[in-house]
Amino acid sequence: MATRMFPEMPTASSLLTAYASVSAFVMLVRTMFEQLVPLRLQNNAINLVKHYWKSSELIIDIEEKDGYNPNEMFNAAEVFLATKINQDSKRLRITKSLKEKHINIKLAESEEIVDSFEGVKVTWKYRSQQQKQLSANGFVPEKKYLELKFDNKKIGIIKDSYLPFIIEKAEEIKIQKKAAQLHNLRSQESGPFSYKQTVDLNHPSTFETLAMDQKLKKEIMDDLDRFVKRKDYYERVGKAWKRGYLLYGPPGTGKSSLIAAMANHLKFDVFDLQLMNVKDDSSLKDIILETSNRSILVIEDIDCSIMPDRKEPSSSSESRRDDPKFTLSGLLNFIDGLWSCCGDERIIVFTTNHKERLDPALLRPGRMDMHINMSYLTMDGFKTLAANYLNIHDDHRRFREIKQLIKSKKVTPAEVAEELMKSDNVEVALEGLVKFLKRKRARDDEDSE
Ligand SMILES: Nc1ncnc2c1ncn2[C@@H]1O[C@H](COP(=O)(O)OP(=O)(O)OP(=O)(O)O)[C@@H](O)[C@H]1O
Ligand SMILES: [Mg+2]
Repeated sequence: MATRMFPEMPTASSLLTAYASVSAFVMLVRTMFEQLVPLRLQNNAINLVKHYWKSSELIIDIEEKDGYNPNEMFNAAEVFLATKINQDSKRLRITKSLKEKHINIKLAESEEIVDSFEGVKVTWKYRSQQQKQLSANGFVPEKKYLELKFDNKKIGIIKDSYLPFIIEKAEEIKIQKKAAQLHNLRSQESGPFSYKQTVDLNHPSTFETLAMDQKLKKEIMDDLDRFVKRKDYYERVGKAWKRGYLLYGPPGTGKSSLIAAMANHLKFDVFDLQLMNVKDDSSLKDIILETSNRSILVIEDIDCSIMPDRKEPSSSSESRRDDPKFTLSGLLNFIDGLWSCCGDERIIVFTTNHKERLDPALLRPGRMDMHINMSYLTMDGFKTLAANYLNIHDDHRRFREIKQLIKSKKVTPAEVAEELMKSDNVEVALEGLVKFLKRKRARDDEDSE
């Protein structure tokens, strides 16, 4: 009956026979394995099978130092992990060097951070360990390292994607934090070497605080953003990766402020080339070679510091120290030559108060990529200044009157900014500005009579 109801069910005796033959086979394989494969290989093979059978954790130690050298992977991971710190963290460390403006938040020892990348869960832990040997100066050095733990089967993703991703991210974060620097470039009087003086570019000017035509402002920002993204394009067309801007306009309209805003926006260093102080071609070359990638080379007031192309250099007997020594095309060719061999992401900016005095060579298409007119203040620009200095973000009852006064007279952003700074009280400051603008109008009318 039972066999009829479950026709496939094996009988007890057939099961026993099958078991006997399977175990005989296993015994046979095992004996063969033990006899034919040397002991060391046997262990390896067993470990290999275990390894594939059961996944286990792999721990990578990323040490702070590689011998005496800093380990870039450690630094990058620290920077990256600072962005992963969250409210679950219980203990953190804070550091700040003399030069840094920001504080750095880091993991405290043994604190864990869990991250996940392409579906792989990883755990980070900061650790340190007292070294056994004393260093030369008698200190017991500490070995610091980050511990990265993950499923050992995912080593490929970690090594080929996650760690490179962290290096890239850290680079981006470092650029964000970096203060743009200002370098003054000139020849040194007493010696053959060029001279570079460096300070942090502490100029607060940004595109947000810059009073100028909104449309033009956006055009400039878009142009800069496009420029920095086009590495591949410049490589493909075989051109040096550089861009040139000519800023022109009367004093106090924000040419230097625009340069600072560009530097702050891109986090580029500024190299201020004081051409008047450069003796000759060879010191110019030394100086230009001091400039770094991701930088803005600035030559201010070129109508005064550059010779027109057609004029021959004056003979040494009649030349004065302050005479311009370089022609524009000479200078541009020179810089092009140096940058095409060893320059990336370079911007060059010329400024002038008198565009009409410039050599036509500079104005020819292709010489400078963008000509930017920094003009007298418009109402649009005034509103930016009112927001910056007085925190006025909407309309104000005095704006109509001010609009008329600004329109009828040429007034620079610098003049208006100075008036607005005179009081924190909105009414007092605007009253002062109106008085100033009226005085200016009366004076100008007198002058023109
Ligand atoms: N467009 C502007 N937006 C905001 N502030 C401005 C602007 N223009 C001038 N200022 C204010 O006036 C000061 C002087 O301006 P800035 O040095 O940028 O003018 P400039 O055009 O470079 O003048 P110069 O031709 O004399 O070099 C700035 O520090 C800033 O406070
Ligand atoms: Mg200036």
